Amino acid sequence: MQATAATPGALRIEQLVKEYRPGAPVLQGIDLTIDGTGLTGIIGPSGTGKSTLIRCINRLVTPSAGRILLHLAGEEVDMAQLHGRALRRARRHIGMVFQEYNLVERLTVMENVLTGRLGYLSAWRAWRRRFDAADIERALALLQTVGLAAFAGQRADALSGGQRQRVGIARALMQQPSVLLADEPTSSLDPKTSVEIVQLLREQGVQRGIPVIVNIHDVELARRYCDRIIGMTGGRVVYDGAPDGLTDGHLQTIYGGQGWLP
Ligand SMILES: Nc1ncnc2c1ncn2[C@@H]1O[C@H](COP(=O)(O)OP(=O)(O)OP(=O)(O)O)[C@@H](O)[C@H]1O
Repeated sequence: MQATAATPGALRIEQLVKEYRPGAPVLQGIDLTIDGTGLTGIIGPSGTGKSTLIRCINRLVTPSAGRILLHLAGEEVDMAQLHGRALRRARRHIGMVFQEYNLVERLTVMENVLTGRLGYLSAWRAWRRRFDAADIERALALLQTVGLAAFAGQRADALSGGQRQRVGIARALMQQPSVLLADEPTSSLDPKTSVEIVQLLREQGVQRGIPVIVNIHDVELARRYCDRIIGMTGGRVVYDGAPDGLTDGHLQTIYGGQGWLP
């Protein structure tokens, strides 16, 4: 992974804590630096705080304590401290891909991709959904990139899960993000489609020179395609390193037990 201090999307998390209920922290003081263009996979058992961590980064969840320092559009911001307009402005630069796609089902594929630009429009233009020609051209190019150019005019509800996730990725890329987050993007997909989606996320990160951070349940998929793996358990990071350094011993620490290991 390349590492320069001012890479777009370079992320430094310091002592991040999240409590949904007072006295019961889900994230217990996470320290993490993610830089460069590689694919970082976060693995760990259900309920260990992987989604909470991803959602703190783009502030879908408000942290209880700590700092989330992100290089966005030439400046460093602490996502944990932003509010109102500054938060909305920072969020434009953070692309997010969801497990259940979060598409607007009755809109076309093209319209769904264009919604990735809404954060850049004035309230009036956003309300009227008035996109300019450059946005439309960019959306078409992105549909080509994700292999869905022929589906531009179809309604989202006519697509398969894999196609929906490609639309979700094109929508996130439409933001021209400095960092791309994906919260279990393959959990609802078959194994072949899952590989294609993870490869697409990785390629796009490399081409755009931005970090891609993905929560993933499939350890083998993470091992094959991620450049770095972060293993979490009980709201803490217990492994942080290369995929080929992840041993059965680490997996026992992360998931507990060993009967499930092949
Ligand atoms: N909005 C919320 N309010 C209260 N508790 C929550 C909320 N969101 C998550 N939690 C709790 O926080 C803990 C961590 O959840 P989180 O979804 O971050 O884990 P996860 O590792 O992503 O799990 P999974 O892999 O099953 O998605 C869980 O105990 C969950 O019940």
